[in-house]
Amino acid sequence: MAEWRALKNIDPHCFACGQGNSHGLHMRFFSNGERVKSRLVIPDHLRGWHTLVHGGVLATILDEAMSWAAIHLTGHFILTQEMTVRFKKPVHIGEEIRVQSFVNERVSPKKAGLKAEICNMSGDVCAESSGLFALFTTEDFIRKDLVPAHMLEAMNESMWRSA
Ligand SMILES: CCCCCCCC(=O)SCCNC(=O)CCNC(=O)[C@H](O)C(C)(C)COP(=O)(O)OP(=O)(O)OC[C@H]1O[C@@H](n2cnc3c(N)ncnc32)[C@H](O)[C@@H]1OP(=O)(O)O
Repeated sequence: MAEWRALKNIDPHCFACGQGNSHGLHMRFFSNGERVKSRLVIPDHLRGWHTLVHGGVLATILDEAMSWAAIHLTGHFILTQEMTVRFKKPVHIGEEIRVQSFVNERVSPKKAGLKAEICNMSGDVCAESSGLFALFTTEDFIRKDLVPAHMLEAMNESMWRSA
């Protein structure tokens, strides 16, 4: 298995991975060509019930992790089409968590099924997700006019393209 290497963040404003978004999660991702991973501590302002992390924030983390895996492990740009989340154990504000994701199924040339899970430092799975992702060629994604072409080109250069 290849070594884990850091993946390049492109959009500084993204709520999940933007390093310049002062309200965001500042997620950084690593891949070994088969999986994508990240670790983070949820900031205090994203709490839900007392000291618990809001479930919608955990869903965002899972969506982001599956998205990065879908992009870097299939070599396509993506849109999340659907996802399900199972919240299994509470996650607390200030607790370090780890998330990992992978391509579970190549449903068709334009669709992939992804999975992700969030674990606490004891190794317990706290939340897990499955998602269906629409896969786009660079040309098709540029045509959709959702993301500036220069950002897509910068990301294109750093993709793994291993699945
Ligand atoms: C690094 C940063 C990572 C950040 C990741 C964050 C992930 C996200 O949150 S994405 C945001 C949330 N998701 C969305 O907004 C998706 C909204 N949904 C959609 O756009 C559609 O339902 C979609 C594309 C997912 C699935 O569409 P689907 O039902 O398969 O196709 P359909 O509705 O028939 O097609 C819609 C259009 O997209 C085109 N299209 C659909 N899939 C593809 C594809 N894989 N390749 C090319 N074109 C496609 C169709 O040709 C059609 O185009 P047109 O309107 O010109 O006819």
